[in-house]
Order: sequence, then C-alpha cells, then structure tokens
Amino acid sequence: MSVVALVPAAGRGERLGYGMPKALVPVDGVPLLVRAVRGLLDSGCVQHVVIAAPPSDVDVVRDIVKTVTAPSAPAGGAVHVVAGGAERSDSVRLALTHALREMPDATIVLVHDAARAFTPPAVVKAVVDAVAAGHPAVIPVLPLADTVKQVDDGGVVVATPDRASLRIVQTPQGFDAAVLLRAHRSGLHATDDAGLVERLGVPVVTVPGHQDAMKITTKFDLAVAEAILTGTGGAP
Ligand SMILES: Nc1ccn([C@@H]2O[C@H](COP(=O)(O)OP(=O)(O)OP(=O)(O)O)[C@@H](O)[C@H]2O)c(=O)n1
Ligand SMILES: C[C@](O)(CO)[C@H](O)COP(=O)(O)O
Repeated sequence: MSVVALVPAAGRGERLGYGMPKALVPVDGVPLLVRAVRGLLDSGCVQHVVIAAPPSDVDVVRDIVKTVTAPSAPAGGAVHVVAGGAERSDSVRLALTHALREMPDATIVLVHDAARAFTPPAVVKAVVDAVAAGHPAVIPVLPLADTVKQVDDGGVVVATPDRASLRIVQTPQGFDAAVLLRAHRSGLHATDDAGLVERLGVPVVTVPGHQDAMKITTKFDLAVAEAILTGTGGAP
C-alpha cells in the first residue's frame, strides 16, 4: 500500500490580502505550505507528496520545499511540484494526473489544502487508516457550534436545518485512488473532492477532524494560527 498526498496550493489568497500566494505566507518564518507538507509526512503514513503550485511560482515552491527535511522527509519517496490550475478542482486534477503517472503503485490518495497548514498528523493518520480499512472515501469533520439558517435571495430565513446532522468538512480527504480518478473524470463539479465522489454514489464516511485543521482564509484565521503555534490558542 502506497499513499500519495496531493496538496492544492495554487490559490492567490485574495481574502488573506497578504500580497503573495497564501501557501507562501510565512507563520513564524515557515510558509504555510511547508507546515502543511510536514504535517502530512509527520503522520508517518504518507510516502509521496504532489504540490499544485501557483503557475507563476513553481520554481519558488520547488526551492521552498527543499526545506522539508528529516524526520519529515519520506524514506524512498519524494515531494513533487506541478503547476496548479485556475480553480482548486483544476489544481487537484493536475496533481492527480501527475501522481498516477509517476507513482502507479499509489493505492490511496489524500487531498489536503495547503491552507490547512496546522492539521495534526493524527488526523492524517486517522483518514489513511480508514481508507486502508476498506472505505473508498473518508473525510475529517467537526460538528457545528452555531445554529444554521437557510435564507432566500433577499436574506429572509426560509428554514432552520437540524444541525445535529450537519458537519463542517476539513482536509485531508482520503480516497481509493481509482475512485478519485473516476470522480475527477466525471465532469461533475463540487467544492470538495468528497462532493464529487458522493455524486458517483460512492459512500463517504467521516472521522473526527480537529479545530487546528481550520482553513486559513482571512487575517483573523492567520492570527488564530499564530496563537496555535505559540501555544496561546488551539485545542488540546
Ligand atoms: N486555483 C486554485 C485555488 C485554490 N487552490 C488551493 O485550494 C485550497 C483552498 O482554497 P482557498 O483557501 O479558497 O485559497 P485561495 O483560493 O488562495 O483563497 P482566495 O479565494 O481568498 O484567493 C488552498 O490551499 C489553495 O491554495 C488551488 O490549489 N488552486
Ligand atoms: C476542501 C475544503 O477545504 C473543505 O472544507 C473546501 O471545500 C475548500 O473550498 P474553497 O472554496 O476552495 O475554499
């Protein structure tokens, strides 16, 4: 069994407004992308990583990932960098194509946002273990802390869904390699990879996520990440 992690990192980070692609933004001197890749490798169950980089920064990213050194560096594996695409799903597809061409032995594929740079390695391992146990699609999730409303175009509430059955979805999302390939070849659209797989009728199971696996989207999120890092925030 070989596990490859695809890391979509080609976003511009417009909402963060840092003036550079979000994956390259440093937290305590270490770019988010490097932290995300280290987290994957530190799980001890990822052999290969394929990063989808901003097309204008492929060489920059190649240089940066050289700083991912032991004990994180995979034994016998490698960190690959390809140019990403216009949308997240394009970046995933490009990385997946590269992975299945260069690592045909990969049976499990993870898709993990560079923007979820503080995901604990234990979450990565839980996802891989669940796929290895025979589930074709596995996602880490958290319960909702707030009441959720459905509104119409005018902002008027039309429903209050029962939040007991709702979950916030994180990454890494883990898949049987053949299932993920089929999903990405289907021509369907979804905001996450599990959404594509779901539409194929394949069951998607959940494992517990973690607050630290939050997606860093805004300056507020970055401040929270810094607090996690310095030990002044984050969940136990
Ligand atoms: N064309 C894209 C767009 C996004 N991503 C990646 O997908 C993940 C989730 O995207 P998001 O957090 O929305 O990042 P951005 O697209 O950079 O954010 P923004 O919309 O603020 O520009 C990130 O790791 C991002 O780098 C990607 O690989 N390729
Ligand atoms: C994959 C994801 O992070 C799961 O929560 C999310 O769907 C990414 O969405 P975005 O629109 O690319 O931020």
